[in-house]
Amino acid sequence: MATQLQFRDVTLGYDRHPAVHHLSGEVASGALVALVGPNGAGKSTLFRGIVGILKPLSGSILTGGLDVRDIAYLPQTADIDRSFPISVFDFVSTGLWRLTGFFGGIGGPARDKIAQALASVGLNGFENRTIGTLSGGQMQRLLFARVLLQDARMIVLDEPFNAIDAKTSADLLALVRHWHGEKRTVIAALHDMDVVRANFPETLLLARGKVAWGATTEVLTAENLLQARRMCEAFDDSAAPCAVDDMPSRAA
Ligand SMILES: Nc1ncnc2c1ncn2[C@@H]1O[C@H](COP(=O)(O)OP(=O)(O)OP(=O)(O)O)[C@@H](O)[C@H]1O
Repeated sequence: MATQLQFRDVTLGYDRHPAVHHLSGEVASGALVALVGPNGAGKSTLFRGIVGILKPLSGSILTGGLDVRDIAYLPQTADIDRSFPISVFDFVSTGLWRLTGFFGGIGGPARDKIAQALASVGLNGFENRTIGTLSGGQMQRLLFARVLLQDARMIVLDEPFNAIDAKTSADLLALVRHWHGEKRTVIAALHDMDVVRANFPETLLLARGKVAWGATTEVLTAENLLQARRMCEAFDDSAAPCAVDDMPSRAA
């Protein structure tokens, strides 16, 4: 199986302080991978590195020839400003900007795609609501609709099932399985180990550095989870990077 994503001794951080430390490894094209770790383990930071929002302090992230625009990113809902006065229709239509451009018009076919995506997540009839009026679960469905429209080869989901009810989780998990069936590469940060064990064949357990990465059953042992917690607790947030490459990079 071809490699879709490769971490080459990558260190990511903020203000020159590492948050993810010397990670190496690769994700095969079409893999369905859970990213697991305690609060503050560096999961969101790693995703920001994958989608190019954060440049590595050292090492590199290779995306198998994919342009950043070919990666769909579902951020944590907490990272989205819900007070911004944008309608559900306009918000979800940003998933099509690769086709339409930022200022391109939304024609009939695009409108049909948007309607289909909203229907797929059970949000038909919500088009004119502003995003600030949606419940947490509805907002999460909207984020999935935008990912659907992006039609991306690689999909990165940051805590996609947080604080939503069982029905919404089940509906959105079905979408994730569907994407996996379409051979897209999917990586999701998750806290619910039962969801991970039941749905994700592969897991990366992160605690600032890699604790374990491989088959989910082998990674999610009590011993590894305890080690992850200890590693996170012991990590010094004010540490300086211990190795800096001449040219930090994010190569395609
Ligand atoms: N924008 C930022 N500026 C400075 N430090 C940050 C920033 N974002 C995250 N951090 C720090 O980087 C470390 C890793 O945070 P990150 O959000 O990646 O963890 P996480 O695994 O996603 O956690 P959670 O499960 O709580 O969402 C933490 O110590 C956090 O405080």
